[in-house]
Amino acid sequence: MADALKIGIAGLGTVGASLAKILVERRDMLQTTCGRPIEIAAVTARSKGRDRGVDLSAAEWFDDPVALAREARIDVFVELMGGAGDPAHAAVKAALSRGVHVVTANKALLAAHGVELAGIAEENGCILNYEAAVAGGIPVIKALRESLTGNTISRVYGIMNGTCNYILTKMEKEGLSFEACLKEAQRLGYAEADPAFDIEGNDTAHKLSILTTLAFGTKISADDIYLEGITNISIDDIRAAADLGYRIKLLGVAQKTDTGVEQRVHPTMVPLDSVIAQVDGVTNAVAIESDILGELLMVGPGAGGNATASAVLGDIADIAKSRPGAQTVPALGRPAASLAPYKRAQIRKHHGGYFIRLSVEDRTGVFASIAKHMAENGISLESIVQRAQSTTESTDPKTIILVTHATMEDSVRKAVGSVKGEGYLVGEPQVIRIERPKTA
Ligand SMILES: NC(=O)c1ccc[n+]([C@@H]2O[C@H](COP(=O)([O-])OP(=O)(O)OC[C@H]3O[C@@H](n4cnc5c(N)ncnc54)[C@H](O)[C@@H]3O)[C@@H](O)[C@H]2O)c1
Ligand SMILES: N[C@@H](CCO)C(=O)O
Ligand code: NA
Repeated sequence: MADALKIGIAGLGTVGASLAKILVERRDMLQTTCGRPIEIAAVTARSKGRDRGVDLSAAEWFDDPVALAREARIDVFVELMGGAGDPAHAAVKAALSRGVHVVTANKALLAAHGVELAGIAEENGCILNYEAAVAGGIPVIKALRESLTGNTISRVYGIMNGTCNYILTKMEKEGLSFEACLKEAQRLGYAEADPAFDIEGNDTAHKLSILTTLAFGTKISADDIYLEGITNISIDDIRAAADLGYRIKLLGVAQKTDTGVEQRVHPTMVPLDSVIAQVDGVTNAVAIESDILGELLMVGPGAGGNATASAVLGDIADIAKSRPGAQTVPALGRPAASLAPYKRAQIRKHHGGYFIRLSVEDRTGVFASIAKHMAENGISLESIVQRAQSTTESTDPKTIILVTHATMEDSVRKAVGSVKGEGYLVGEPQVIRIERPKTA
């Protein structure tokens, strides 16, 4: 039997505590599948005394994660603290620099420093694994980094934030308020330490930036992502979408266009009869469109202690099974130095369908005026419907909903701007992009 693989875990919260429990409870099973025991040799967290439902007294305790990464006698440093800055950044760098493999679930860290860290891993011949960082338990990193080698990828998109999908599902199915749904997602351990990262779309953007790099071979560029979160989505939008045969999901989309690589995160209407529309709750889904394989759609748990720990464990097991000195898979799918600069596609040139919800004063000619502005900007409409608000008083505002055929974003912005200029809108217009799966 080979020597035990010694791991150091930094962070014993939702994910770290779940991982530690699984490693202890399934020690024998893991020893058989990995061909060697996996031993928790060192740990660190903010609070030493906290009960985590697992006995870690045999592991060396460190108060400082960077000291653990620098000094502990470990083969793998498992970073489960979170945050793009220190101590996560300094600790991961310290571990890789001395040839210690790293497993992390930290997408914020990779979005900010992934190229640098991948380079350090390559220089030191070590593995940097991060399956849990994108779409939780779904093996999307492995799929892009290894299984799809040789394919040319045209689009990657999906539901990549469990908290947002949980909120949107609960609002629609149980009629609960946004705030109540978010609290529940936090209680269940799905949300980030600062849930603004979830609901404002940053977490999806971090994940998307990693997938973009793996799919298109460009440097990670999370700051170049068009970003809209879900805080502006109302129950009225969700209901109107359903009436028209759509469901609203927060999607991350990366695709090649004539002007570069488009990366965008925003609430999106997907056809009700598509698979992605049926993906509920904390479940995530990632679709990858490629030329040899075709369309791959993966659906599975996107957040939560066990789902995430499962992906971390898979990464640790890969290291346990690897042969010392053997060639390692480059962290970002190809050598970090060979990644091309990222060229941002212009969102105004985005081509697709749009849902536009307008609240208007109940005046004669408004409907015709809106239709005229759409036509003047070359926008062809799939449907246009007018509804009364909840009360029937004739002076109350009316709601007009338009669904466009595929058109240029620039035209939609111009048309909506002209409509705003007419002075009959009540409140801000709601514009939501439509995304159509190729087949699924
Ligand atoms: N919770 C999920 O569903 C989930 C899913 C995928 C990825 N992740 C990622 O996994 C990581 C951990 O998430 P979590 O939900 O377990 O977080 P958490 O807040 O529950 O736990 C964080 C742990 O790190 C420790 N920690 C934080 N800062 C520290 C510091 N400066 N020094 C020492 N210890 C420190 C905390 O004490 C705690 O034990 C994050 O990067 C997160 O984005 C979480
Ligand atoms: N907060 C994240 C955790 C998983 O990355 C989510 O809700 O998806
Ligand atoms: Na994953």
